[in-house]
Amino acid sequence: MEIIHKYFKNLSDTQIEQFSKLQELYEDWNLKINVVSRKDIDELYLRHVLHSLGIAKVMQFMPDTKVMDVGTGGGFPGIPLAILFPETQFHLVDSIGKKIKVVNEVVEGLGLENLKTTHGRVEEVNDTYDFIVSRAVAQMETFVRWTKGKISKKQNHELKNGILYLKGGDLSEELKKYTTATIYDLPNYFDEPFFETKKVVHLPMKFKSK
Ligand SMILES: C[S@@+](CC[C@H](N)C(=O)[O-])C[C@H]1O[C@@H](n2cnc3c(N)ncnc32)[C@H](O)[C@@H]1O
Repeated sequence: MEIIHKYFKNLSDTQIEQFSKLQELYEDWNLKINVVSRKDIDELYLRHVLHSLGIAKVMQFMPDTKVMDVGTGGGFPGIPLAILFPETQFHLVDSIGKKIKVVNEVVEGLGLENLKTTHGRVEEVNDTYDFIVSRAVAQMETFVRWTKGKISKKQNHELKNGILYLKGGDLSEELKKYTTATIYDLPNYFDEPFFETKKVVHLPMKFKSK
């Protein structure tokens, strides 16, 4: 938990309590339904919570922003972001029911009210969002296809509405055709070696003008 304080100084008492509760909640639920590996449970705050919050280093979501987390698994990056941005509305989607069950239980344990979940494939979601966040779900080309038409046109942020994807390694091939993508290197924000090759990719959505 100290590692969260190290990079996010102005947390409210509620946020501190919610972040602190995550370890126990995930340990409990992971015993019943395994959604996070043992190694990752031991380093939950580094590998899952702080990594998810990497998105917050490049984007401060305004109140009433709508964000979808696609393929959230056990709730990453959606749950840490929903704690950090309590006035932003999060929708966490995953096609595996037991993962959504864990997310629902953790959300209930935290008392988070700005988050809803759907058990289903993202292709079937019929709504629009300011931003779509994700980690470790699909190659960018597939992801763009799945999320097509789901980004709203009304802009409220300095960064254009679009995708904010946590990725790692060499992305030159994967992002070759996305000339408007911006890559933010997480080592610019976090010192730990875990982040050495990790990045946030911002892909703004292009809209046809009338
Ligand atoms: C490797 S896990 C990553 C989970 C989480 N984002 C994380 O980083 O810890 C990928 C997740 O994406 C989900 N997934 C894959 N394709 C999907 C789709 N088309 N719609 C919704 N969820 C999907 C899988 O069920 C799985 O839980």
